[in-house]
Amino acid sequence: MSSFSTLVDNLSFRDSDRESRVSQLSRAKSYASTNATSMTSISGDIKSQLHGGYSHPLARAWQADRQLTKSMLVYPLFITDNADEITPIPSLPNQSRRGINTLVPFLTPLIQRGLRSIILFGVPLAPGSKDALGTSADDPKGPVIASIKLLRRAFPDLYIMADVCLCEYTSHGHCGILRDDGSLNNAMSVDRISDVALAYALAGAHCVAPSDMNDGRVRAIKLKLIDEGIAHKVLLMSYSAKFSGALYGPFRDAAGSVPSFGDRKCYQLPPGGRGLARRAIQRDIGEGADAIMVKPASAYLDIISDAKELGRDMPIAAYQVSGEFAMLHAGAKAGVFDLQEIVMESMQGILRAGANIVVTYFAPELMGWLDQ
Ligand SMILES: NCc1[nH]cc(CCC(=O)O)c1CC(=O)O
Ligand SMILES: [Zn+2]
Ligand SMILES: [Zn+2]
Repeated sequence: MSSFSTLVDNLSFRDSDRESRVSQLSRAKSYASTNATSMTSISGDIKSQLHGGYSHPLARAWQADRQLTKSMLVYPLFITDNADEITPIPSLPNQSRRGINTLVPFLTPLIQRGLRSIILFGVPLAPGSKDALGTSADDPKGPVIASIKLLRRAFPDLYIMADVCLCEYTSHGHCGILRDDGSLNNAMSVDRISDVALAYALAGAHCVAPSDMNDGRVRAIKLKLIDEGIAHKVLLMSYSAKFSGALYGPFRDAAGSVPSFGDRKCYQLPPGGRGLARRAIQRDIGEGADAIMVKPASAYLDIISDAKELGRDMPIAAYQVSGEFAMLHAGAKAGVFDLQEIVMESMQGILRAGANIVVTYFAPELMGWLDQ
């Protein structure tokens, strides 16, 4: 390392730099002679010397505005309607779909190691559990509502988020109720989505997070929470800037939510749509969101930083999605990089962009790494 920095220092003495360097040196010398009588000489350019500021590991840690902490992490869980099931998800290394009976033993050691929050996704598998209206989404005996109730009792300090969408429950796999032409019926979808959100909140979810992208659902959910008298104890987190793209494949595998026709491009945002994302974020703030989510994370750091700017007075969440998780695992497995190093680097990027909350399948590993 020292031979490398010597090389860099030497390279900076090229002809083009020499003139300004000489004048800086003479300024530095005259500064030294007039202001610091005990100093006999100063060699080198004062302002060019950065390495001393981060030569020690602790000093390197101080360079970050904020450090990743366990309380920033939210761990996604896929809950099936098959109570004893644990089925590994092939495209999501180390992640499984689990039945309600497996949750407490699974979560107990994670919570002991510092896990503070989870987000629940329901995965109904029973034949006949999906229909055009996503009726099973708020089934009181369904996996999400039953899990919320169980986990509130089993882990009083665990913060429970519920993802709110219909795609896991509709026969067509889209995130709302459809018209005959296959497009979303926004009004019906918003009415249904807000009912589902209310049901999760009444079951005890601390946070409801609509990921469906129907227009106006934040306002509709907020109004129903207010009407029910529980708006003061439920956080409404909007997936405001959720982009359509190639990074959700493993999730759709896990949740069985691949659309049976078409795609989600008419409701999820186009990847180039920074302005559209800003409008969606501002709209959702205006509709009463308490927190804003950006998803995916790594390819959308500019959007996270826009969200922090537009929503500077509220928490900003970033969802490191299934495709990002699978990609980092695949790269590490192929020997491209070390898993811990690349995950910590991606977390630094997400924090630098402005996120306060990170939803990530790496939460269990991160708690171990943060303890080191
Ligand atoms: N409402 C659907 C939903 N809820 C969460 C995710 C993605 C999460 C991930 O990829 O990890 C998706 C994506 C989608 O299928 O559009
Ligand atoms: Zn959906
Ligand atoms: Zn969803």
